[in-house]
Amino acid sequence: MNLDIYKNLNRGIESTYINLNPIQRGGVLTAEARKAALEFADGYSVCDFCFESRVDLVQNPPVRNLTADIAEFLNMDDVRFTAGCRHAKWAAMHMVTEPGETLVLDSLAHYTSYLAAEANQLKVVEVPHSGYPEFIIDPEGYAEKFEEVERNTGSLPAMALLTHVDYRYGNVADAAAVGKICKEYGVPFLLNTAYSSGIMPIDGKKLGVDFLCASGHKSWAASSPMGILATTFEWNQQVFDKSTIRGDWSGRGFTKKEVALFGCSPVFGVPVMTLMASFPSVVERVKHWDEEVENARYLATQLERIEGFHQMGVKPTEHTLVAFESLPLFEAAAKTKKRGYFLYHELKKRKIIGIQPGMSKSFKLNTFGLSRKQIEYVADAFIEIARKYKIPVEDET
Ligand SMILES: Cc1ncc(COP(=O)(O)O)c(C=O)c1O
Repeated sequence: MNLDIYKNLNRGIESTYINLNPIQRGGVLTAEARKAALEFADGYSVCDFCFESRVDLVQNPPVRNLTADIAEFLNMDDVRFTAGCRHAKWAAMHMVTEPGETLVLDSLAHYTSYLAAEANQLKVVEVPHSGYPEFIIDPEGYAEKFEEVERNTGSLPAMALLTHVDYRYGNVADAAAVGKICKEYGVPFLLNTAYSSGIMPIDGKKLGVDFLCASGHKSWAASSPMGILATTFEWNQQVFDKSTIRGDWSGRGFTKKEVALFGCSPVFGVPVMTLMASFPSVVERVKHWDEEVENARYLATQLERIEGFHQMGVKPTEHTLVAFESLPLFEAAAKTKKRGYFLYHELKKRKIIGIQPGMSKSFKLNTFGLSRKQIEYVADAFIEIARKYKIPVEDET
């Protein structure tokens, strides 16, 4: 065992770098959260004044207020903290469906949606997307699949899941339309907001959502693992059902503990306290979503000046996560020593990180939270790299 490797842990990047990593932009901590992380770094530090056997009920620090405020912020009725968005999805499915039933989900869903279904022994039926280059999910596809499932199994699906913003192209799906269809058919609707709530405004009631799952470390400026499961009064008793088990010898019971949350929320300490400390900034930042999208569109327009660069997904982009195909970079890579890794190295030399090492044929990035000046710097860096490798660049119009 070499214990030295655990010493002097270092991420290998400097804080001065511009990080474009699609999964990291919305999870960058605020200054307040960094302070809270240190203050509450000890294991059970949130539990000094736990009088009601559950983290979500703790009043000092004000976790109880935070759950209520997040419910209001999302326009949902009840909220619990989970170990990531994936756990929130698993928990909703676990408490609402039965093994052998069917989940209808979009074909751009994250793997954790499929695995949550698998862990709950659900069959999955996918709503197709429109394919290259836009990859749009048509809400009507949900109605078609509901009817198909009913024809094939004799009953409607137990749940429908929509990925509000997919992780591949950053398309913003029409959640309100899917919510309406789910209501018409009476199918419970789970919305995965891993890439939307916390960075853009979300109104769960308007979207007709029954279960809203969110990722604190992806989009709420919180440390991982942090997830949120929000639901309505119609479902909260069932989803947050309490324990009824009793020890046959001891007679012990745990009647305040919630089954799908493993009793008390499985996250406390740093994840909850960073979420709390960032929450005022999160409430504020979603008001500026339009400016964020404008910045992403600006970058997409600049990068498309490079020959062979095309933004994929819906155009102009409606999100800050943007995917590009970039065949000329791939061809240039073949002539370099570093092969596909050359783009990563060229960007790193210019203090830009976050494009997956090895990618050159296509790549994705996220501009959320970057200033216009930083984005202009990124655009110039790509154009400089293109010119260096003799890839033509259109003049600015
Ligand atoms: C669309 C989507 N949903 C869910 C997740 C998983 O979120 P978490 O890490 O909070 O479980 C991801 C992670 O990349 C994602 O892209």
